Amino acid sequence: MLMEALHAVPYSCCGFNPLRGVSFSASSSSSARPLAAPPSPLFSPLTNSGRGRRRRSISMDSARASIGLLETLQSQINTEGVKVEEGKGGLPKLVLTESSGSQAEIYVFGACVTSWRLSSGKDLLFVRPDALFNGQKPISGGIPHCFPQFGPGPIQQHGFARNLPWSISNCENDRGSPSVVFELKDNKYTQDMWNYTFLATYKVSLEKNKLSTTLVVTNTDDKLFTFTTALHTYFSALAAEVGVKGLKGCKTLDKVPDPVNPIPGVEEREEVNFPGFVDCVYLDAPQELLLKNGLGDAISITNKNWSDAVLWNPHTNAPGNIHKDFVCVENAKINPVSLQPGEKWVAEQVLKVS
Ligand SMILES: O=P(O)(O)OC[C@H]1O[C@@H](O)[C@H](O)[C@@H](O)[C@@H]1O
Repeated sequence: MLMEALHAVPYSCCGFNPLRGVSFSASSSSSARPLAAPPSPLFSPLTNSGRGRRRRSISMDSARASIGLLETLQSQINTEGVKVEEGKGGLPKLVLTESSGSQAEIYVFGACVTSWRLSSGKDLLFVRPDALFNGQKPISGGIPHCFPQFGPGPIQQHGFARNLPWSISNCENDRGSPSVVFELKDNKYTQDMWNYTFLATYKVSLEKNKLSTTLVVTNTDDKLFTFTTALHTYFSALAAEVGVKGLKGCKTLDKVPDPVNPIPGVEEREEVNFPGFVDCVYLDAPQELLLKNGLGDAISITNKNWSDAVLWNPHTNAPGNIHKDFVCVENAKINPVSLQPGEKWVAEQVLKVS
């Protein structure tokens, strides 16, 4: 019954075709639906929540969702501290609330965390005011994925993972701390660009003063593939007052003069700041960075297996004065990861305030 209800959601009225990045109106004829993004079933095979409850993976073929679908998703998820809501542009988002009252919001489109609010109500992440929520362009803000290419490179800038709806494969609540697992698999759209089969899972967990993410990429193909990736985290900040500690001594690739031919160097500053346009890769960065956001917060950014970091602020290359209100501090994997068939790559990021 439930499955029928979900399948009844008309694909063509969702206005989204992740394959082509074009809108479809309700009147689009079915022959005009090269859609396809991979009509993956709305429910994929059962997965186990790890607490003895069996759940099904919930796939959002469409970027937008009707109220009915949101209600159905909510009843399927049925986990304390995980709420399904209609986000901007009608895109579905999950709102995680942990027991001390802090919250995180994650759009299914791009599995993009767009908000991490402490129990005080202060949001430590930033979404650009000019960000589009139309299910066609990546969401510019929060924590977008760059996968399978950081870029620049042969496929679209920062890859396709931020530009597709992910599925929801599990939700849990561990003693007041909610988490959700998203997954993304190859489809015709991704294969046309990057001809491999893969599975990416992305777990987002919220605890008091702490937001953790774990990305797992599995090679499900029968041939080796390589990829580069990053979590392009936008932090709310007073950019002129920001300091990032921990990068002294790292090899740098300064992309400001020319992103395709970055200039190699070594970071000599104890605390890196953002005096103007900044676009710099730090190779073999340490497992912990400290971001002082200029707004009174010291955010520890720790990681396992994200070997590199990127600092970015567009300065006056962005419209208006928005560059003053954020900085990007990104965990990244700039030198390609190689995976043989069946192999996995796992990387964790933890953002924490004291
Ligand atoms: O505008 P986008 O596609 O989100 O990318 C923004 C920037 O992201 C940074 O990570 C890159 O180093 C920059 O070169 C790039 O311009």
